[in-house]
Amino acid sequence: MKIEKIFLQNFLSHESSEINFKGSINAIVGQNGAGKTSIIDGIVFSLFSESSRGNIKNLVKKGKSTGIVQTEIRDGNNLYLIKRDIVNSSNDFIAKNNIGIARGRKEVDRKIQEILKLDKDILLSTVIIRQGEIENIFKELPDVLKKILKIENLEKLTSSTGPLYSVQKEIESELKYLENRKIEYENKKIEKEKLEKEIEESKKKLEDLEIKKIEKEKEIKDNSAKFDELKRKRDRYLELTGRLYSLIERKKSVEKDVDNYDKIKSEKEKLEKEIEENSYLEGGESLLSELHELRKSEKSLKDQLNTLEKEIEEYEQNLAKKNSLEDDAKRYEELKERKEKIEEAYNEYNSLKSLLNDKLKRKEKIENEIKSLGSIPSLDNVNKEIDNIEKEIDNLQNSKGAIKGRKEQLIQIIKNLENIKENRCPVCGRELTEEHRKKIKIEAETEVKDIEKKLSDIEKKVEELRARKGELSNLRLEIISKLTKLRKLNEDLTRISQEVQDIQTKLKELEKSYNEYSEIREKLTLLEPKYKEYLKVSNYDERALEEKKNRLGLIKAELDDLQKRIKGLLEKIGDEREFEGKLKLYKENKNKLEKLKEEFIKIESEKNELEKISKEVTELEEEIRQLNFNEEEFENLNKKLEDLNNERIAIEKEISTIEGKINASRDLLINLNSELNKIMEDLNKIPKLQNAINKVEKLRKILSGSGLQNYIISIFKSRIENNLNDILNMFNLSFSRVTINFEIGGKTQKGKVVIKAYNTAGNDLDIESLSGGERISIALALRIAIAKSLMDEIGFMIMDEPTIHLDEERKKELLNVIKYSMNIIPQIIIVTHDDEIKEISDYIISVTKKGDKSIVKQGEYID
Ligand SMILES: Nc1ncnc2c1ncn2[C@@H]1O[C@H](COP(=O)(O)OP(=O)(O)OP(=O)(O)O)[C@@H](O)[C@H]1O
Repeated sequence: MKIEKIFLQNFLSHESSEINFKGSINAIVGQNGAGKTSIIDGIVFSLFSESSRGNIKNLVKKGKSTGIVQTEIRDGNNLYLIKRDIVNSSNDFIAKNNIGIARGRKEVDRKIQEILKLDKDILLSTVIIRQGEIENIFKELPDVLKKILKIENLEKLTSSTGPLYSVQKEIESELKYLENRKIEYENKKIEKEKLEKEIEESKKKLEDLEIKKIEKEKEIKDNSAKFDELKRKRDRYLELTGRLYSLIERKKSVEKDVDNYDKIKSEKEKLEKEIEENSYLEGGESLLSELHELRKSEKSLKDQLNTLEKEIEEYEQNLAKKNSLEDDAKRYEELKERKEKIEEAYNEYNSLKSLLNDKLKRKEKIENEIKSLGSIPSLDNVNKEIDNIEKEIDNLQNSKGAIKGRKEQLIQIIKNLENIKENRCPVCGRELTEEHRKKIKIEAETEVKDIEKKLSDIEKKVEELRARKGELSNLRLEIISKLTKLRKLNEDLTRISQEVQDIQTKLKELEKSYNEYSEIREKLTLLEPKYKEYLKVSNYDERALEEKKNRLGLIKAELDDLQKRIKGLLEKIGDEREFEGKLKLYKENKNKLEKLKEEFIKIESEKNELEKISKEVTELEEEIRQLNFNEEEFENLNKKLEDLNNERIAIEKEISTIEGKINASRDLLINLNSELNKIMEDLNKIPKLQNAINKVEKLRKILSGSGLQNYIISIFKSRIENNLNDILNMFNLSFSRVTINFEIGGKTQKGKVVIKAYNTAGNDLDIESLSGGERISIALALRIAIAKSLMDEIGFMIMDEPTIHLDEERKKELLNVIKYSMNIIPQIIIVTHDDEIKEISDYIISVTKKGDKSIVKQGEYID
């Protein structure tokens, strides 16, 4: 088995590194912290999902969420690809020759152990050697061996809480249970025999009952034929007697009717006579109804007459009222017409009057405003004064300029006087004495002062004039504004005065109409109630009254005619009430006669029927007599049959009860038999269980002693020893043989391993007394020997810095051992700093670090 390739993604310091192990000895080299051991960690993680850096999540490259390790392992023709996801264990996966064989961490772990054929702990103690741990095998050997031989499990197996003890206890309790089953078996057997006896007895009873049942059925059959005959007779008897009864009843009723024949006949004749006598009443009903109709019409005409008479009376009164009011109404309408005619003038007069008031008020207001303006100063005077002031200011400014010029002249003279070198007066041209100079200066300075005074006075004066001019300018503005307002007010006044005059003229023109209108209005107010009265009766006229009177005459004539007709009818009827009574009786008699006639016809036909009925009765009585039916005989036979049937049913019931009982007993019997069989099966186990308990006891005894363990160890020991010596021979050491002795130790005691080496002289040496190199050689050989004893062929060995902390001597010896190991182990992977190891390696894998990222280069060195 060989590790061919590993791919690390976001694993520790590796971001994305692919490493191929192409050589027999593959050296992984590089500076400290470059990421060499990380590659070994990757192999261990991918094989056993185990972290050598604490928590599994520590394996993820810092700053990444998860990492992946993918390893390829070859075993002969089979190439296994193992993929591990550090964080998402469910993504773990293994494929054999590209075909997936397991998924998920647990499944993949199980599959790998199957492929490697060795337990993880054993591999980690033998062929995977962590930094400086080669010799640890001497210490770990007892534990490793215990694990290999599963002796730990043997101890657990035989303890009083172990599985063998509980198996023994289980068998014992099973045997106890089977003892009880034996008793149960005997009881059930007795129960079964009792049940079988019961079934036999029931069967016998059943047979007797079947015979009884057949006998009863025969008796029932015989009596049933007789009964059927009697039943037929009885049915005929009942039919005949029934018919006879109804005939006799009919006969009785007919006879009763026939007895009444004469009485009905005379009654009929009497009624016919009576009806004949009152035949004049025929048609009396229509006379009565005509009379009622005429009376209704008479009442209606009388009502109409009354209403019309009242109407005419009222009409005549209203017509008289109308005539008396007619003149006033006419006068009212004329006045109203006149009023409407002059209404426009009246309204105009009113609105002009109120307009005049408004205008007069406005006029008064304007006059007051003019008054309030008072007397206005003359604008010309103000303007003149302003002009004068402006001229005066100009004059003052001019004289100010002239004086200022003189002042500058004088100042210049004073300056010149001070600077003059020659003795000549700059003013008068004469010789300039000092006195003269002083005099001129004083005069000039005095004049300058006067000038300054004058200038100040002028300025004062100008100031005063300007102030006055300002006041006047304001006054002028005020006068202009007042004058403008006055002009406007005067214009308005003139206009309004004209308008007032116009309105007054117009009012005069309209005044007559206004007064007339007012007079008419008063008159109309007085006439209005009469006019309203008139309007109420204005519709009444003579022609309509005449028409009403004519209608009254017609109604009276009609009423007269009607009353004559009523009188005629009453003459025919006589007393109305009496007539009505007679008419009612006449109608009742007619109805009675109708019924009597029907009765009479019916009795006549019954007279014939009576003869027929009598004959039939005689015949029926004869037939009944001949039938010779006896009800008592029938009842007795019926009762007998009923009893027989009940007896038969009782027998059948008894039969089915016994049958049910037999069936239930049979089911019980089947159950009992199967239970007995089951118990018997259980009881058959007893000898086997007794045998088993003996064996378990024996096994516990054997396993709890040291005999078996020692036996297993002795076999395994010689295998390891032989392998060890074979390997050591290849290492070319100067020992003839190395022996291993194991003391397994107890459950709590750690075991002991004694390794001795024999030199060529035959002397034995303890491991402690050997040289460092010899010890390393034996340790390495021992690791390989153990692994080889468990696997046919060791595929690989991984070593992390095996030479670290070793002195030169030991290092050299170890190098030799590694070189020789190649003959046994096809693939060695070594992490090293050692140049000498690099030399013996045939494939170099260099690891460097750039920033926080490991970079792998293969087949050559990287500086
Ligand atoms: N989770 C992680 N992410 C990134 N880098 C890590 C992580 N864990 C450890 N490292 C860094 O990875 C680097 C490689 O460590 P590794 O043990 O592989 O180095 P090495 O080459 O074997 O060094 P030495 O020769 O000193 O044993 C170290 O610098 C370590 O600090």
